[in-house]
Amino acid sequence: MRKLQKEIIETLKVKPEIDAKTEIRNSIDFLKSYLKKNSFLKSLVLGISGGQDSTLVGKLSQMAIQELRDETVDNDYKFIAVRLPYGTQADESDAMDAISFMQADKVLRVDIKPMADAAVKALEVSGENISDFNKGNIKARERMIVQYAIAGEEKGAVLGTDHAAEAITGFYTKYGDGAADITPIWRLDKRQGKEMLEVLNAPKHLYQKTPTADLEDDRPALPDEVALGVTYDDIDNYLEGREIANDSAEKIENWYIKTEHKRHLPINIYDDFLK
Ligand SMILES: NC(=O)c1ccc[n+]([C@@H]2O[C@H](COP(=O)([O-])OP(=O)(O)OC[C@H]3O[C@@H](n4cnc5c(N)ncnc54)[C@H](O)[C@@H]3O)[C@@H](O)[C@H]2O)c1
Ligand SMILES: Nc1ncnc2c1ncn2[C@@H]1O[C@H](COP(=O)(O)O)[C@@H](O)[C@H]1O
Ligand SMILES: O=P(O)(O)OP(=O)(O)O
Ligand SMILES: [Mg+2]
Repeated sequence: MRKLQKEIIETLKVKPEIDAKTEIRNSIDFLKSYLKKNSFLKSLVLGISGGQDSTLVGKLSQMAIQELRDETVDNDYKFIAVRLPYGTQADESDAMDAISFMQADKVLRVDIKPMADAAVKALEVSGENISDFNKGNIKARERMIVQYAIAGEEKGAVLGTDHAAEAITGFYTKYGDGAADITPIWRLDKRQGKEMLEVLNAPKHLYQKTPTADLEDDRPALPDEVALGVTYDDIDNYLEGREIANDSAEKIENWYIKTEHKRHLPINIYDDFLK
């Protein structure tokens, strides 16, 4: 195994194979014990895009909340699914399928288009022109603002869908979808998440779907694999300790090194990981 590959696997705590049922239980128990320990928290808040990761995290969260309600008889516990389209979303029906699969206790919808467009406009008025790519990151950060606003009103914690196959390449917007309070599927790769959804009897089209951040106006539904230049199969194989083609391994390692700053709290004078 490559030296950096071994280090990354240890850092991101990826297992070469999983028992899907055990990992489902681990994520649910983790959420329940965190909420029990932090008794002020009564809700879990998550943006539902219609993609694989938010379908999985949403289902696990709703199951954890249901078990907590049953065990504590505290009916204040709830899971809040948040639809956050930028105007009209092309795969809206997938998002609705995901919400009905998880049977979310509460569903809110906030259109982030007016706020994202207003931010871009105000910046332009100031003399700073915003690229379509950078506007994509503004959209992700507006989603973060909305979810934290809801959490603030609902004694909630914001869930993140970050997992090992995204963490390794830093494929998320810093303080956008990268900002969260609890990340229940951190440690898993993309195919392990799929295995869990299969065991949970999720609709196939939600976990067989091409992963996309869908952030750009000019390149709608751009597949992550196109943006990254490497496939999730290669990323998962690398994370599970397998040998992959040298050029793919190098691409993955370049992404990992370039995005190291995203996997840390804001850097201070005592940090030496980037020196
Ligand atoms: N269509 C799409 O799929 C799409 C569109 C937009 C963004 N994205 C993805 O979202 C992610 C976010 O993009 P991004 O990474 O360009 O933006 P980002 O905002 O997440 O990170 C860039 C910011 O991080 C900070 N930064 C950069 N290097 C640093 C360093 N060495 N030390 C400390 N801080 C540093 C700077 O503030 C910089 O503006 C990417 O993975 C991108 O591909 C995808
Ligand atoms: N359109 C969306 N509605 C609600 N929540 C969304 C939307 N797009 C993204 N999200 C949230 O962000 C994460 C990360 O998405 P990526 O596809 O990995 O970029 C997603 O899991 C949702 O929680
Ligand atoms: O985060 P999601 O739910 O949008 O899944 P994907 O990353 O597969 O698009
Ligand atoms: Mg997505």
